[in-house]
Amino acid sequence: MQAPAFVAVVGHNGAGKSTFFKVLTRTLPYQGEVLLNDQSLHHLSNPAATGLLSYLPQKNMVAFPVKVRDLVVMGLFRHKRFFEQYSAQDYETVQQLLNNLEIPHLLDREFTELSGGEQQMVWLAQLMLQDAAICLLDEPTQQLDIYHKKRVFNLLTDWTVQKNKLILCITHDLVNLHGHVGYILNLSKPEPQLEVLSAETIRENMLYLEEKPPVI
Ligand SMILES: Nc1ncnc2c1ncn2[C@@H]1O[C@H](COP(=O)(O)OP(=O)(O)OP(=O)(O)O)[C@@H](O)[C@H]1O
Repeated sequence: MQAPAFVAVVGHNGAGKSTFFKVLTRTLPYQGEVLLNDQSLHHLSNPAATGLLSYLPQKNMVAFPVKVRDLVVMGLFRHKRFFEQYSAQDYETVQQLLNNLEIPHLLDREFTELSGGEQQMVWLAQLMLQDAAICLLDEPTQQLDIYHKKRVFNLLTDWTVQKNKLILCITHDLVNLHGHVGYILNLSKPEPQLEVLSAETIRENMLYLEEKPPVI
């Protein structure tokens, strides 16, 4: 699979979607061979630090008080040396990104006081700032309202093309995939494969997922 490509990773609860991402982020041991950019995952040195891979987990916690702009600016970590301060230019970049995401009003808010959906938009901003070639997002719209769900899918699919990204996005929101260019990977199917997004493949996969999952 070559960039640019947007892939919606779908499947019943427990189908293995998050497990698939944990393998790609090397947080789970695995058997067999996984290739990223034609290289074995075992042989890649720190894909996050080199800008190859970024990952937005389903549950992302912050246990300390932090302003939104200070959390988002950390997305630029790989351009900084150890203990190097973020510059006024870096914070300007954050401001512009939050403008694009329509959340400029969150800039100076305390992150832990935000709603679940607001927090999810902030994490998305930080991931976009990381600007990795391959982005893994685990249910990034789970807590968003209808407007923001639609908006995030538009943002992600536009971003895929504009910045030549490979985006793998776990989602249960198949309805929001209508009108987008990309693929579906349904991990509930016995032999999952990339299916080109279309009204027909979305409908077929929705019908598939409405059925009781097989017990393995
Ligand atoms: N740490 C773990 N130890 C043992 N089994 C696990 C562990 N984490 C996940 N599993 C199991 O692996 C299977 C796949 O889990 P996974 O979290 O990948 O599912 P998922 O497709 O992401 O589901 P959901 O849609 O509910 O998020 C499940 O049966 C789950 O119980």
